[in-house]
Amino acid sequence: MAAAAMNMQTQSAKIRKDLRQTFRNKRLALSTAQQMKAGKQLVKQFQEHAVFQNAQNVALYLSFNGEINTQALIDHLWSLKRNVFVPILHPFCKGQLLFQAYTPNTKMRHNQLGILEPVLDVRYVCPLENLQLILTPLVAFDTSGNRLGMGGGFYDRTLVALQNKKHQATVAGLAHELQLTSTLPTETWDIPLPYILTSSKLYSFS
Ligand SMILES: Nc1nc2c(c(=O)[nH]1)N(C=O)[C@@H](CNc1ccc(C(=O)N[C@@H](CCC(=O)O)C(=O)O)cc1)CN2
Ligand SMILES: Nc1ncnc2c1ncn2[C@@H]1O[C@H](COP(=O)(O)OP(=O)(O)OP(=O)(O)O)[C@@H](O)[C@H]1O
Repeated sequence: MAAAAMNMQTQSAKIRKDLRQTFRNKRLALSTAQQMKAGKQLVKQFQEHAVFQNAQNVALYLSFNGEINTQALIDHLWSLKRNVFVPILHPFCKGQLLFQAYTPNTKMRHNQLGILEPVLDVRYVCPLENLQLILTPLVAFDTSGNRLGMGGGFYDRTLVALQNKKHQATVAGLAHELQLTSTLPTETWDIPLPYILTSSKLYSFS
């Protein structure tokens, strides 16, 4: 690669790294009470929008590091007898996620990134094409639906794989309102999100 192009790339990586730190700190500054409230309001918002209704198989995630609390939403989906799936780091395909069923009885463990995940049991892994709704975590989002994640590229890879499937799932990011910024720097592999749901509104990008 030419030196100038290399320099551009390292600069962009540094900007993304700094933005990650800034927005991770912002969401970590929320109190437990604020997190609980945001999690409950997220359920209200979820119930208000037609795009989220009727999905039987829903991919969600278990919140950490100040991410908007998803437990109330998971409880809500369980009460409706919907199936909830959460990500597992693929045991040998580095950077890939598997989505496995999550119930109150699922045996859990901490993965190498310190996040709780179900103990792998292939019987309960859901193929991407069987998911009707995928709700993704994010660190920051902008007014065009661009998403900045934790930096592993896990969801970017999932979203690419999804584009190649016949059955199109609805994909939406979940976030606190304070994770919104006007413009994020993007990379060639980034896939913008069509929807982002916060505790106060649904952002629709088309
Ligand atoms: N709740 C949740 N689950 C998720 C994600 C997420 O963003 N949120 N992911 C979305 O992709 C995947 C995990 N991605 C992650 C990427 C980096 C780090 C992280 O903490 N990195 C540390 C260094 C960790 C280490 O190497 O020990 C750091 O940045 O300080 C965590 C998760 C799958 N599961
Ligand atoms: N579709 C893809 N195929 C292969 N590598 C990818 C793909 N998408 C992203 N990557 C790689 O993953 C790394 C991290 O990407 P990026 O910084 O965009 O992660 P992120 O979106 O913040 O994280 P995440 O999606 O896990 O929340 C980059 O080095 C990139 O090259």
